Amino acid sequence: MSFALPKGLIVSCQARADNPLHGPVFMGAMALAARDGGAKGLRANGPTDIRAVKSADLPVIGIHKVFSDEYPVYITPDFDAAAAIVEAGAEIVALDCTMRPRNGESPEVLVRRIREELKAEVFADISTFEEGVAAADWGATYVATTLSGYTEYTEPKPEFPDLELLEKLSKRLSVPVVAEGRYNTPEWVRRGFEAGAHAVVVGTMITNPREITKMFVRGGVPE
Ligand SMILES: CC(=O)N[C@H](C=O)[C@@H](O)[C@H](O)[C@H](O)COP(=O)(O)O
Repeated sequence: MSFALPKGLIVSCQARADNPLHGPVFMGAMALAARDGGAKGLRANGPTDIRAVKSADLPVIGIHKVFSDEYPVYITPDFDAAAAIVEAGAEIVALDCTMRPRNGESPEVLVRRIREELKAEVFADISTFEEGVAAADWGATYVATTLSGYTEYTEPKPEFPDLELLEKLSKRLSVPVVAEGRYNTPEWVRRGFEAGAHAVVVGTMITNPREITKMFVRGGVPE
């Protein structure tokens, strides 16, 4: 079976509104830099940034973050959010496939509708083994560990990636499993592939200079 997302390193090019690098000009440039550095795919948020990163001519995992006061789910929470990013050029739609409450259709229905109606691949962002198994059963094209450490029922703010979850899912599932979340060094990326990852997504440590600077200040500058 062929997949839109190649094996290899995927670079997430995201900058929220409070980040000095927010906006399509900067995210488009990040995408070109990532491509020139050897990335095999990109992850980007929202139609405007997705259009901009498409200039790198790599497969794009699109997300559409929509925050609400009432519900914890914010990564592509509904069908309209998914449709907008496919329209912008994303071949792959990532969405929150956790069991958490949301306003509207269940992730099971969304996975089916995105595949059938939008003809796009589905990238399931999950936080536990059970959620990964369920997402694969619903027909997700890929299952990714993105939300481990970010749901109320997983370890809060862990320092390192969840390799154990990655390995368990890779052994159990027949769909490709993607490593994402805190793969902050080349060594962790290598360990991710050894644990069975089809691809590893790196965001902060490649495309967020503010966080990288903080890390150097915290870890290297005397008080
Ligand atoms: C939990 C959540 O909302 N994760 C987001 C998903 O798109 C991004 O903020 C992360 O940067 C991305 O997953 C890559 O991870 P890292 O930046 O750790 O390499």
